[in-house]
Amino acid sequence: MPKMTDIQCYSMFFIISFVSTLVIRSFSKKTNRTHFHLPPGPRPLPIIGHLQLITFPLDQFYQKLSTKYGPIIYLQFGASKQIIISSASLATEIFKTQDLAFASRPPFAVEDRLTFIASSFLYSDPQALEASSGVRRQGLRSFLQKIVESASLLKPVDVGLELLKLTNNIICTMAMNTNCSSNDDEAEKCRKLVQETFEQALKLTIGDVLGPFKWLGFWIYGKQAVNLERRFDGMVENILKQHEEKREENSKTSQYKDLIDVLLEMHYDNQAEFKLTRTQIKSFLLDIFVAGTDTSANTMQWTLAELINHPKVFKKVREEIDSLVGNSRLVEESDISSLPYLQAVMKEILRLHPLGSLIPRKCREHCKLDGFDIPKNTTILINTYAAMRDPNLWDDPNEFKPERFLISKDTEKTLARQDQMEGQLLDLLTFGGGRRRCPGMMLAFHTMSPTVAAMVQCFDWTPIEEGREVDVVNMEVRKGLNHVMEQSLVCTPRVRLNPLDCIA
Ligand code: HEM
Repeated sequence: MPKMTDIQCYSMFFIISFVSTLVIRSFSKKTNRTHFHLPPGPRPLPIIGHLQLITFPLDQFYQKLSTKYGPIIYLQFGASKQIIISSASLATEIFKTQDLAFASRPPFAVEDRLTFIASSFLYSDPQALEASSGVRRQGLRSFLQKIVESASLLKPVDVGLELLKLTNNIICTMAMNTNCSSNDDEAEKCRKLVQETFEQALKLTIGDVLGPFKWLGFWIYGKQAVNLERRFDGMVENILKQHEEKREENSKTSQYKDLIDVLLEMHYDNQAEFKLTRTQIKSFLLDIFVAGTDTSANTMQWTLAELINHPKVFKKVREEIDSLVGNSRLVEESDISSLPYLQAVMKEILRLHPLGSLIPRKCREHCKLDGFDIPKNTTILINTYAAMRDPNLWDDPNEFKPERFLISKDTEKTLARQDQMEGQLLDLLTFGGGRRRCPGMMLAFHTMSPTVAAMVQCFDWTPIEEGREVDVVNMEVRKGLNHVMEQSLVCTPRVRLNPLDCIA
């Protein structure tokens, strides 16, 4: 049978959605709207709801709707119903005041058929972060080496790709202590497998528009997803076995423990309050790879792009590093807390370019939000892209102005923001909030800040477009679900301070 294209599949979904909703409607007497005081939204068409309105990037589509209908809107795509939140105050209400009620995630369309893809749990381990600084230093060294090589040949380098390899190597080594950092192919194989598995699982979510017929989504895409999951299972199972063989040996020495060692300890500990199953270990690893690699790499890519387009900011970051570090050594993780302007740049990037800008949650029980009813099990999408460009909260919300994060006690407004910034960085919704807030936030900062600092300290960058040197980076956003650059950032680097000469 010839393979169906995505367009054919979407069309088929659409037709099935149309027919199935007709059937469901004919059996049901009343819709939710008659029972509940739901948030406002555009007038839905019969059956398909708002499907015909969708444009990409999705976060910008929702942002436009929110300027017309307000910070909380109700949308319906076939049988799938969503509430979109676009203001920081409502997001904060979800993350803080009603954290427990909104702590679940919407399930994948066919979660019962995919074991690891469907489950996940919270993780946080600050000590492991400290213990793993050597892994990050080693990863950064390989990255800088690659840039120096390109610079010496005056060869353009795909910065986006190199950053992705860097974060992938760091996560691989921290999680599994495999030879990923010395063997790029192994890390790349792992990254591709995880990426394919996740993309396939995302396609399955389209089935949500079919309501009770969502299993049809599995019928079209599920086989490939199951195959990918099996391959991931095989790869991780091998790594688990290698770790189990070494467990005895390692327990007698004080060797560095990677994440799998720690998870296996929890798996084998009979006294443990919470006993981890093998499947939970695997799904956790999948979470870490999916959530931890592209996010940090893409954020760093946005950072370099904004810095190239704002030479004055670039110069200021460099001057700050030079005055603290001088030119005889490479900037280090431990310097970051003494570089306030660099920190302000990182926060401004996270405000303007939040990766995963639509945070999915589900409410466990019937709730009220801003006076509206939120029926139990409704999918909520928190649009951090819109919330962090809210003109009521930020001056010149679309401008790259790191100074806004430099805390001065001059004005009342700044002081109010200072209060908010302390603790959980509440202004920055980029990492979500409450009990499901990103557990990798600190790791992300520890990876991104020294890398960006080293890129500024050691190199000048000229962007390349269609093979030619240009002055400005094209900041177009890819028309998809995530806030990533349309094109990978390619630059010619020129060495200003050779990092290899000053790494101890
Ligand atoms: C710039 C980098 C990153 C950004 C912008 C980011 C953003 C996010 C966001 C928005 C969420 C959802 C939070 C919520 O629902 O409230 C999340 C969840 C998560 N992140 Fe990150 N993240 C980043 C880096 C990382 C890293 C480095 C790791 C780990 C290696 C990681 C692991 C996770 C995991 C496991 C979850 C799921 C938590 C759960 O469902 O309970 N993230 N991240």
